Amino acid sequence: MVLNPVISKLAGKLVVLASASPRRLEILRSAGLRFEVVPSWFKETLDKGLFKAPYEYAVETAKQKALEVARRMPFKHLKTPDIVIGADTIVTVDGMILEKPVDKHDAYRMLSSLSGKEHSVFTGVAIVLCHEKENEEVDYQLIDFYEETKVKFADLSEDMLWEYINSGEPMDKAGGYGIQALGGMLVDTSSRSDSLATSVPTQPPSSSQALLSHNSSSIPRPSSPCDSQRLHTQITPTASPAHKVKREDSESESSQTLVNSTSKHTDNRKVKLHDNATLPLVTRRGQVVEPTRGDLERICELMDGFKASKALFTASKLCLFDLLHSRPGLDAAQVAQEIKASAKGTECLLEACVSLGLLKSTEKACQKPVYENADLATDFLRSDASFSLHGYLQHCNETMWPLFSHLESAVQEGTSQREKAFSKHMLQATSTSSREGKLRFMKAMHNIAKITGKTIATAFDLSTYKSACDLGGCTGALAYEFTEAHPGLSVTVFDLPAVVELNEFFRPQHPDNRVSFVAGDFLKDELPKADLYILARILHDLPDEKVHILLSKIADACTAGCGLLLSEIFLDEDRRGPSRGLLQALSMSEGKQRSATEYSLLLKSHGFITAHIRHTDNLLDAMLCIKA
Ligand SMILES: C[S@@+](CC[C@H](N)C(=O)[O-])C[C@H]1O[C@@H](n2cnc3c(N)ncnc32)[C@H](O)[C@@H]1O
Repeated sequence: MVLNPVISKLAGKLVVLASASPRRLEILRSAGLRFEVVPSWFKETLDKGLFKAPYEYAVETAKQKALEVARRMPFKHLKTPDIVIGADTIVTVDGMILEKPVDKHDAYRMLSSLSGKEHSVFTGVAIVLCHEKENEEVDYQLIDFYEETKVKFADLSEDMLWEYINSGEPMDKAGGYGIQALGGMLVDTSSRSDSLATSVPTQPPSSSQALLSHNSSSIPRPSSPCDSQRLHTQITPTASPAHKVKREDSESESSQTLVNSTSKHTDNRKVKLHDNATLPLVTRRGQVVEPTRGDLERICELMDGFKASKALFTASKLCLFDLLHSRPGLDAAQVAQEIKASAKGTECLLEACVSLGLLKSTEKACQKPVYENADLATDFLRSDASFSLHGYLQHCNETMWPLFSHLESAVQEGTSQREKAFSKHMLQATSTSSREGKLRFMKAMHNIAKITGKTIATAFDLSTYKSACDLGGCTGALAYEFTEAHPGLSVTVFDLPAVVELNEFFRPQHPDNRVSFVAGDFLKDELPKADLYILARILHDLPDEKVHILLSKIADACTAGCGLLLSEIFLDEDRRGPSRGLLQALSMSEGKQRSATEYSLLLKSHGFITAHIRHTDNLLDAMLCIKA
């Protein structure tokens, strides 16, 4: 893939996407780019009348979004990013620019104006390269371009229009539709191949390629005449009131800056393959070609992925990140002594963690390197971090790792490999029927719920609901997020007796008395009354038969207008991603991963109509359904 060599050059750079759009995240992520997401606060309110052509408006909005984040980050996050990427998509028809609809009627106005017509989708992309100078001033260099895609809608009936609008999908999409999900059914033809279909109207894939290729002199320019016409690029300096601006002389110079900038800390992640290394030739579709270095890196990354995971689990189990948090600056021998491990093994583990970006090492003249946590470890790997993954990593190490080492039999037999993976004693310890196993599982669930909880709790307007019941709510982590986000809401956590019994271990420092716990079995017992039911990470674990039992019990407990909030990883409709969901399915015993549409249909069969779907970039997605 043309992006891969660029990706490797960006390793170790702080790349920021100034957008929370799940599609943009997915596109960049699937291209292998590592980046942080800092949604822009720039309001899309530029005067459209000032622009001669619609694409100029999209490009200018993308620019302003990226610049706003580039300027804000050093103050808010105390870090200057290396690259900020902004993008804006608009749809134009009959000389009108359509952005995101403000309400359902606006969505109707937009979609009916597109019915039966060909229209253009423009994506403006802006890349801001930030160069920090000695005097802490920052130079910004701007690269921008746009891409146009022609889409033709079928003639849309009123029923179809309203069914689509009521799915909630149009509300956060330019032009009121997203071709990659349900909106695909509105499209008659589009002027590009099916890879286009995954990106309109959020960001065409070639844009994302071009977007990155502009940062590397080693990447060929688009070769087809059609590509080069569609891609319009400008490199311009931009003025900032807070920072002085200098224009770089050439694009290649700036890409050098990307690769060569020096860091105080060792970072082996930078360039892994030598630029002039000779690669083996391969035969691809009858032609002999040289694979890109990125292809090889991707394969290496996949081959070695398990080693990286196990190094992370081991470091976490040995409490390395806790140690280096309380005592940063220890050398390998000191760490070895503290964690009661061999000097040689500890040194290897520390170096591996540096290469993975989990630790930083600093070497002073003629002295042994000393180690400290990288931000990633400080934020997520300390056992006492607010968003700690320590418990989840333990669960991965003790339960998932043995299960995955029996993957071959799991695939051959299509059954859970628990008995093979664990000895009798281990089975007892890892099983949720033992107290130890239960606590470990609860810690793992608690970790993820803490990270994703706020995103789920605030995904929809829930102001009309007064009482909620979180079915299988485990430690209550999600319930507390809901009461914090919704002052008028009380939440009952309903879980198996043995889990409820242990909830005291997870009680927050200042527990909210609007959260209560009730013990029971949601497949057998009567459910507590509520006007909103929450099912977070429950249905994927159940086969369809059990899903129907549970949904019919919820439907019986509901009156018309009651809500059901579902939170799961929603598979893409074509089941090609996200990998997290598909990989998780490999070790699931009786459940299965489903797409948003599959969940919608299951819920619909019990009278729940999907009102909104949110694809989030925070581990789980969410769907709000209303009982008809
Ligand atoms: C995968 S965890 C999800 C926990 C929580 N909803 C979250 O997202 O963090 C599944 C939860 O469902 C609970 N559970 C499983 N079967 C249950 C049943 N039949 N009745 C009640 N709770 C059940 C488990 O004890 C566990 O807490």
